[in-house]
Amino acid sequence: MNITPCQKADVLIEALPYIKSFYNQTVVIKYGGNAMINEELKRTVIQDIVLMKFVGMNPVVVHGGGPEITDLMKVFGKEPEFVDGLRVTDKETMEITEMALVGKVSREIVSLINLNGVKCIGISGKDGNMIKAKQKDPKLGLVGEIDFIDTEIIETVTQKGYIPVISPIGVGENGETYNINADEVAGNLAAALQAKKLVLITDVQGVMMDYKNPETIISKIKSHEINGYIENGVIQGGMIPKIKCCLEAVSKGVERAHIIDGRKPHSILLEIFTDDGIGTMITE
Ligand SMILES: Nc1ncnc2c1ncn2[C@@H]1O[C@H](COP(=O)(O)OP(=O)(O)O)[C@@H](O)[C@H]1O
Ligand SMILES: CC(=O)N[C@@H](CCC(=O)OP(=O)(O)O)C(=O)O
Repeated sequence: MNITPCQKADVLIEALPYIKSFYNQTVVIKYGGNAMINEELKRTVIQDIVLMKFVGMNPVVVHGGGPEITDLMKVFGKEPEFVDGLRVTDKETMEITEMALVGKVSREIVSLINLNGVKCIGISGKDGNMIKAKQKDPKLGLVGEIDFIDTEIIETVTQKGYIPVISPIGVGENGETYNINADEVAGNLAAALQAKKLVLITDVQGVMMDYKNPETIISKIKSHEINGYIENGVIQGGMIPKIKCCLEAVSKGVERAHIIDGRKPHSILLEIFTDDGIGTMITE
C-alpha cells in the first residue's frame, strides 16, 4: 500500500497525544504464545517495544514460553500435564522450565532487542529474590503463587535506559524454585510497578462473546462484568487466568489492561498509538 507524505504526517500526528501521555510511564507487556513462535511476528513485536522506548516510555517485558518448555520436556522424554491451564511441575520439569525460559527464550528476546539498538537485560524472578512465591497447590508440584514482587531491580535498570525482560520464575522461603504462569506475573508486576497499562499479547483477537467467531469481539469490559462472563461460560479455558490477571491489575491501580492479537503485525503500536486501539480493553 502506498501512502502519501501527508498521510504519513497524519499518522504521526495521531500518535502525538499518546506519545505525550505515555512519556516516562511504565507499560508492562506479556509476550508469549503464537506471536513468539512466528519469526516475522517476533520481529514486529520487538520493533514495537523498541519504538516505545525511543519515544520515552518504559516498556517492561514479561515473557512466556509454554510451547518451548513442552518441546524441551519431550526431548527429555517427559509428557506435559496441565491442570486448569497450569503445568504440573515436578523437580525435573522445574529444571527443564528454567532451562527453556531463562536459558533460551529470555536470551533470544534480549539479543533481538539489543540488536535493535536498545540496551536490554534479562532478569529471572529468582534474581535478587525479585519474585517471592509459595506453592499454589500440592497437586501441581512446584507451581508458584506470587507473594510479593520487589520492583527495585526493574526500576534501577529502567532508569539506566535498559528494557528489562522478566522470566516467570519465583523463589520460595527456603530457596525453592517455582514455575509461575507468565500472565500472573505480568498482572502482579503491572500492579507492583503501578504501570499505566498492561498489554497481554495472545493468539486470538481479544475476548469474544463466542470465541469461535471473531466478529463477536467485546472491545471494552468493566471489571464488575468479568465474573458474569466467566459464570455464563463466555470466558473459558486459557482466557480465564488472563482476564483474572487483568482484573487484578486494574483493581490495584493500573489504568487499563488490554488483551490483543499477536498474530496481527504491530499490534502493540496499533493499541498504544491509534485512536481506535485493538483487542479488548479492561478497566476498573
Ligand atoms: N471468550 C473468549 N474469547 C477469546 N478466547 C477465549 C474465550 N474463551 C476461551 N478462550 C480461549 O482462550 C485462549 C487463549 O488462552 P491461551 O491459549 O492460554 O493463550 P496464550 O497461549 O497466549 O497464553 C484462546 O485461544 C481461546 O481458545
Ligand atoms: C505454571 C505454568 O503453567 N507456567 C507456565 C510458564 C510459561 C508460560 O506461562 O508461558 P505462556 O504464556 O507461553 O503460556 C508453563 O509452564 O507453561
